[in-house]
Amino acid sequence: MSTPLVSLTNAGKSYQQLDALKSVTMDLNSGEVMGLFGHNGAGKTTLMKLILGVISPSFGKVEVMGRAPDSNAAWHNRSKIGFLPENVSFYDHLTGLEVLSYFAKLKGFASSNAKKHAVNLLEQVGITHAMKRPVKHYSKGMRQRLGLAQAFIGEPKLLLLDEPTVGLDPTATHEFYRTVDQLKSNGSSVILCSHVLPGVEQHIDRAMILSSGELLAIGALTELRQKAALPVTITTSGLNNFLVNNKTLQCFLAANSTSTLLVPAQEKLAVLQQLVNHENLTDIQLETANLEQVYQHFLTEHELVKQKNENSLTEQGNC
Ligand SMILES: Nc1ncnc2c1ncn2[C@@H]1O[C@H](COP(=O)(O)OP(=O)(O)OP(=O)(O)O)[C@@H](O)[C@H]1O
Repeated sequence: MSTPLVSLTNAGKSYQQLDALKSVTMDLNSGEVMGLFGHNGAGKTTLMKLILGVISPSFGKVEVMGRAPDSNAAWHNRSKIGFLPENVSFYDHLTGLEVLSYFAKLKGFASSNAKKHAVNLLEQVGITHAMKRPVKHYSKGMRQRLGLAQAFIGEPKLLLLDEPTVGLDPTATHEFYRTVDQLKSNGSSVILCSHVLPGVEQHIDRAMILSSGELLAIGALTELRQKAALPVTITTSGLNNFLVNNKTLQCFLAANSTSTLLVPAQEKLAVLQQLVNHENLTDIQLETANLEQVYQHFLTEHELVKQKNENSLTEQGNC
């Protein structure tokens, strides 16, 4: 098996009393896209900064392309990494083209190639028309597009994107995901962190869910769905009161519904067979849990366990 591009082994980061990231073990392979999800303050940016080598782990090990990212030895790897920070900011008096050409030069492009590459990237993110305007006159979405273009410089082997779709309109968001798919098919690896879950799932290979610095779950969406054991939603039309009156099916009925069933995944086929054989069925729809539901499941489960532990500590204290 090939060595992962990124690997964290029991890696964590503490700021005085605060454990921003608690003993995370994960890896990322070449050509893999990982979605990184968690509420505000969950530790997503901290994880990205550890991978970038901007901060060092308080404990555990971080390796990127075979090297500790905060070491001098990792210097040459940095030109192979693209990063979009959560809040992009640029030299406001420079034009978009100047900004991008400058960053391309910093990444090792010769002056002549830097400008050409910058022009192509500006076209890719749809701001060719504004490339000669100072960045201070850019709208929020245009700045974000410029930030993405900056992250894409040199077709990086590893791309870290913190909230890439913030401020983007639907067309730009669509274009962004197309670029991610393209980079992936060219062998780049991507970690993308987003609070906007709809639309992400078809572009990621695996997801990791963080809460209060803890890694709650990591895996392909199908694996996470299985682990979460969330029911499949089956919506029927034309059956009138059949579901209400059927002894087996009535216990799967969704609250206040006579036509929608919430069925455990392992019973899905048996239920479907029963439904499609019914002569009055005019339509049927099947929905598996989406990323948002899976995410909510792991967060709620974590909160419940935390609360239970806190309660049992209080009870012990009372004794
Ligand atoms: N330099 C720092 N000094 C002290 N605490 C910090 C520092 N950087 C981050 N933290 C804390 O670490 C925790 C994790 O922060 P982080 O920025 O990684 O969260 P995040 O998941 O990216 O959140 P958001 O979605 O809001 O961007 C937070 O409680 C934050 O206040």
